[in-house]
Amino acid sequence: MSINFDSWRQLPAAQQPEWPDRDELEKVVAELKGLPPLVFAGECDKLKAELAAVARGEAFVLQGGDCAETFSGATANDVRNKLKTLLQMAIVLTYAAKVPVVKIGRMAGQFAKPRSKPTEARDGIELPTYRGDMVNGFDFTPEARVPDPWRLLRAYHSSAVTLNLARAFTRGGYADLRQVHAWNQDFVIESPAGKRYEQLARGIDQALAFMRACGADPNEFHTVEFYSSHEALILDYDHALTRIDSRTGLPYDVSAHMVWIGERTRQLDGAHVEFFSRIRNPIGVKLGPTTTPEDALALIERLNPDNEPGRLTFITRMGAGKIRDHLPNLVEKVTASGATVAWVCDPMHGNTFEAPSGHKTRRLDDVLNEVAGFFEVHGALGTHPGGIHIEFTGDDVTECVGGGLEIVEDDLARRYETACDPRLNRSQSLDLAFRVAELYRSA
Ligand SMILES: O=C[C@H](O)[C@H](O)COP(=O)(O)O
Ligand SMILES: C=C(OP(=O)(O)O)C(=O)O
Repeated sequence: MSINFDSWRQLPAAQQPEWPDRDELEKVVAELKGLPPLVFAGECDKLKAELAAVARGEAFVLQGGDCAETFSGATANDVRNKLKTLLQMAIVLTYAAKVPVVKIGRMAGQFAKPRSKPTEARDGIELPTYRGDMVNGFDFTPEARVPDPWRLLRAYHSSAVTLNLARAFTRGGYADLRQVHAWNQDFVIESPAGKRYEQLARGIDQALAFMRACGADPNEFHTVEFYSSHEALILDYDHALTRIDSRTGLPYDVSAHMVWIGERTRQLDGAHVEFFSRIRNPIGVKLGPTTTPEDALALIERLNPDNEPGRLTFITRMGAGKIRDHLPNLVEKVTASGATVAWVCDPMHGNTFEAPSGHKTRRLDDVLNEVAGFFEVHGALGTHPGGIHIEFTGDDVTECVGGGLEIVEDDLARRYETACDPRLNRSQSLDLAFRVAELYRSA
């Protein structure tokens, strides 16, 4: 394998910022290249081995977090609340579906967004769209919307802060199984899903007491493995954070354990696919409803020609109304080719619509319906429904409608805080986890 990972520069790269000053960009890139890795290549390999287990049907992926992380969100409270959601969902799946869960945050790097349109108009004023804190500012002013390369550096430091907190929370006792009740405090405890969770947590208490009585070491359950991931959209950033692994001599993008290619940047002759073909991390590719089996097979050929287990995850995002029609052919043809991939369902991105108030939103019912379709398709084909990829937050936001707390379109304005797409709140995330556990049990 060649260690050249600059080849993407010769190819068209979609969704890149128009940096106003290339010299400033070069300065930032030089600084990023000198900074320490955020993750180690060995950790990426460990995740790859876990994703290989997912592809074999022995584990389930839970990947989630903000649609767009913000620099101001890199606080202990925000990170703890998101981890709490991830841990609660994971425990529901582990306990109720009896499946090992690979926990991957859309966290510590998810600072860049591909957009449908280059500009946004409000009250007759047209400005460049917000492309994530890594690129420009959210405020609707001409100054904020100018891409600023120094934001790449802030993205690195915010990722470091977030990852440091996540590692401390997951290794330092907060993720201990004996804390299952503590994760269920605040607004969520009164929701139907929170009450159902409390019941499940009591079952876990009893199981732990039983194991202690049998002489098992309770410290076995003191920590959890947590991995980071983001869409590697801004190639100047992910390339600057690619390093040669001293063990193997191969390039790894050390800005996250796993990186994925988005639906808008998966062109076979594009720069993203080329860059991803050079790095050795476990990688994902989003596949929308227009993906043909030929596209999927060509992506496999480019991104995992040696059929390395755990290397490639296909994250399908078809939409609730399309998944039952579009997914079967893809899964069938990929399976027939002998390729090893993990199949993960993103039930968010195909189900966005605009409410009369102008808020972008999603119905929890559509999300649940797409996940049910995902399980049905894999059930019918005898393949493994390997996981879910979702946008959520740990807070009591009102961005998606439905769920046990019965959020309706009129509620959206109350706490609509996302920087881009609508996220499930913790109670809706738990609703989803219970439904997925049921689907998994009966699969
Ligand atoms: O999160 C995904 C995309 O960035 C987002 O759906 C694009 O949204 P837009 O259609 O408002 O640009
Ligand atoms: C942009 C995203 O999704 P997609 O590429 O599937 O549209 C995303 O997951 O943030």
